[in-house]
Amino acid sequence: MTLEETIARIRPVDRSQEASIQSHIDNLTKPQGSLGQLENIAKRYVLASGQGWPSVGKKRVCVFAGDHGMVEAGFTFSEQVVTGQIVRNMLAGGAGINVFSRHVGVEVECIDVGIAADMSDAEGLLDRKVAWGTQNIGKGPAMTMAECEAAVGVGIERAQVAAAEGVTMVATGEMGIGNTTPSSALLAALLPCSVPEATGPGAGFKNADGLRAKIALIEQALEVNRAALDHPLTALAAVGGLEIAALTGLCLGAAEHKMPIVVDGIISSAAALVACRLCPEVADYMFLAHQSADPGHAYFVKGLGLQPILQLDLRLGEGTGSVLAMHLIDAAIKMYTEMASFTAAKVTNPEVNARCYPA
Ligand SMILES: Cc1cc2ncn([C@H]3O[C@H](COP(=O)(O)O)[C@@H](O)[C@H]3O)c2cc1C
Ligand SMILES: O=C(O)c1cccnc1
Repeated sequence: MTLEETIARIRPVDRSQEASIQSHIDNLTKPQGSLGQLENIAKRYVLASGQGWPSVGKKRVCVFAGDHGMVEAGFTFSEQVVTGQIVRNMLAGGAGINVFSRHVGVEVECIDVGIAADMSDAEGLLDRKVAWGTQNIGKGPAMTMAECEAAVGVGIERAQVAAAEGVTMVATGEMGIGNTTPSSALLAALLPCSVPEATGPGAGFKNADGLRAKIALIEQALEVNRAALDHPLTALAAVGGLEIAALTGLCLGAAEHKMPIVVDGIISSAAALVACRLCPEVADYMFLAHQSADPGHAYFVKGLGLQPILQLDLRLGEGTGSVLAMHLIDAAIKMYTEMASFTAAKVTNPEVNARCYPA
């Protein structure tokens, strides 16, 4: 499925169901609104899934890995080789994403879209390598349009496969040393926010000059790639990354298949924002897992217009926040489908209380 075909198949959610969903939530045995954001999560999930009566189903996190030419600038805390090493750790089950995924009951799928290392011996890794890393965005475009579209296509493919395999909710995950730099570059390119506002420490710096060097590189990237920044897809190719592009594809593909998608931190949010710019209806299928501790993420939260489910000062990435949030989304689904109504439980409905509680 091409990008254009996928976008053409995305439908807005059926808002005509909203009133009856709300009425069902309001008739559950609790004061109206007392389950707070869980009620909104349940409503959005029912609308997104397109199933009047959804059940807790199979969950998967798709972790796309890729490397970044800008790492040659030398300010990232870790060397490029760490991308492949952490991916191997994921395949062995020892990374943060594996621990939380086991805790929540989520399958972990790792996909190489652009690791700058030979991963052919890595068992369990899906080989969809589009390139051996991107080019340095401080010097020119990260990738060609063809590479960008190929990476987006990998994400679309993984969403399609997930849906075909019965996955009912998917999470975004990524691994790529340096990838907070293109994420902040996309943030500053696509949202009204300055480069210093968009830029945070990511996974940390080698030395005290790191933040200044990161800001300077992003400013340079926006300057040398200026002509490409007025369209989300060309901006993605110019200052994004291969795993970010794949995540954009995953968001679009998930929406196409009415599979609610849980978006992790700043890197996943960059991909999600591009997807929403390409097709605004995608936002209806998205849940924003958490507000990252990386300061630029606050601008993504505003730009995406979604309420973050968790506030845990997470700044790991990999999809760790998204799988943790899936646990609460499951709880919201169970609230919707398992809690008794006032009528069924023969409980007097204290409507007056509801009216007296301040909004
Ligand atoms: C050991 C280690 C494990 C990680 N797991 C995720 N990230 C996170 O940090 C990277 C982005 O931060 P930056 O742009 O500053 O390099 C990404 O790989 C992201 O997934 C990690 C980073 C490290 C060092
Ligand atoms: O917000 C994130 O996902 C994040 C922040 C810093 C480093 N890696 C990931």
